Amino acid sequence: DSQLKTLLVAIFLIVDALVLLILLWTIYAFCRRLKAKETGTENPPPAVEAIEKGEGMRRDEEEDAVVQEPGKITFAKDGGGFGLEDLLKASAEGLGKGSFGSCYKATLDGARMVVVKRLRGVGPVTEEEFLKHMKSLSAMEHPNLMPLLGYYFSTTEKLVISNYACRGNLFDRIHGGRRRADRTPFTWSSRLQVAQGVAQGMEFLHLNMRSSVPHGNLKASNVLLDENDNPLVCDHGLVPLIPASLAVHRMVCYKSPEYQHNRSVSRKTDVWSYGCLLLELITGRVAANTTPGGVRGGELCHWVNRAVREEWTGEVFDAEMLVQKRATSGMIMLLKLALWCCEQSPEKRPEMAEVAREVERVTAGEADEEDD
Ligand SMILES: Nc1ncnc2c1ncn2[C@@H]1O[C@H](COP(=O)(O)OP(=O)(O)OP(=O)(O)O)[C@@H](O)[C@H]1O
Repeated sequence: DSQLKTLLVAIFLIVDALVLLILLWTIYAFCRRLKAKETGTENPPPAVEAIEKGEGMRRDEEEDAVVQEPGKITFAKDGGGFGLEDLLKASAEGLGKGSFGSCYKATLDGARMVVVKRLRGVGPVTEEEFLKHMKSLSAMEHPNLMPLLGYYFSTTEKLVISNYACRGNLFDRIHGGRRRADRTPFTWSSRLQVAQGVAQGMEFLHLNMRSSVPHGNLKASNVLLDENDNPLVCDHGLVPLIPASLAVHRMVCYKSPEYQHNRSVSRKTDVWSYGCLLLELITGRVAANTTPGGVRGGELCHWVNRAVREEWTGEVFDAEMLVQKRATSGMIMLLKLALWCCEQSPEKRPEMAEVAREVERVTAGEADEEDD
């Protein structure tokens, strides 16, 4: 009898403990979901599911069926003026190999230059899903976004075509040819112009895309410069096309503090990437989180925070821009904004629209200082 009693008590205690554990786990999971909803931090959905949900689409977009004429490039605007056979005949020059494919510069008829990106390792998306996604991306038009000229889908080839940006990318502009005598100095005013353009392009993406991470891979090599040094953000909206297993190793958003901490990314992760880009632009140092393959970089955010704490802020600015003038209040404001964007906790970071307003304030302040 007493043995049976002990056994029953033990079973009762174990069952109680289990019920308690399940209850606690449910409360914990519920709180996490609630917090994620509040802060907008949700795990990135897998590729196909994301496209089905209309991730990356314009908020006002109708979901029309999209079809590609067999063997033809689909152009964002009527015509395009060339076809696949013209691209095959054109003289081509390799521009580089990125995380998701290689880029070629093709010169059509010896004059017009376009860039063809051959996407590799795209997720298990169907032709319709790919075309639908590309159609929505090509509808995004802003002076600081690289416009999508056209795209092409076949079982073996997925192409994305854009205009050629003749001044290359921002990474090369900041770091390239540093020790060469013929390097054109990258002045403070040009850097501020870039900071402002990128902020405006990103604000537009955040306002117009439904995606939980509208860019996902913002870094200096994904900002191109046109003939007027006007920045053009490129490679936006690719998150839903890249399988998560590949994206987590290569895309900037998955290197953020929140992804390292609790495997979540959100719109605020783009803000963090923008902060890292600003730090790179202001300090002239390579950022560890956003370097192209084979280049080593430092933990800029940590380093700059230390400089501010220990009051040697003046030393963090790129000496190249200090040649023209001493550190201005605008430089300090931009540095503070960068650190705000890089806050560890996403909730403490500003929204992209707020960031764009802050950069505008810096620009306005600089103009006033020059007038004085
Ligand atoms: N439209 C363009 N005009 C001029 N250069 C371009 C254009 N598109 C891409 N490039 C350049 O081609 C090279 C390869 O680009 P790609 O996007 O494949 O790789 P990445 O930007 O280095 O890395 P990731 O794939 O992670 O974005 C880069 O140097 C990039 O700046």
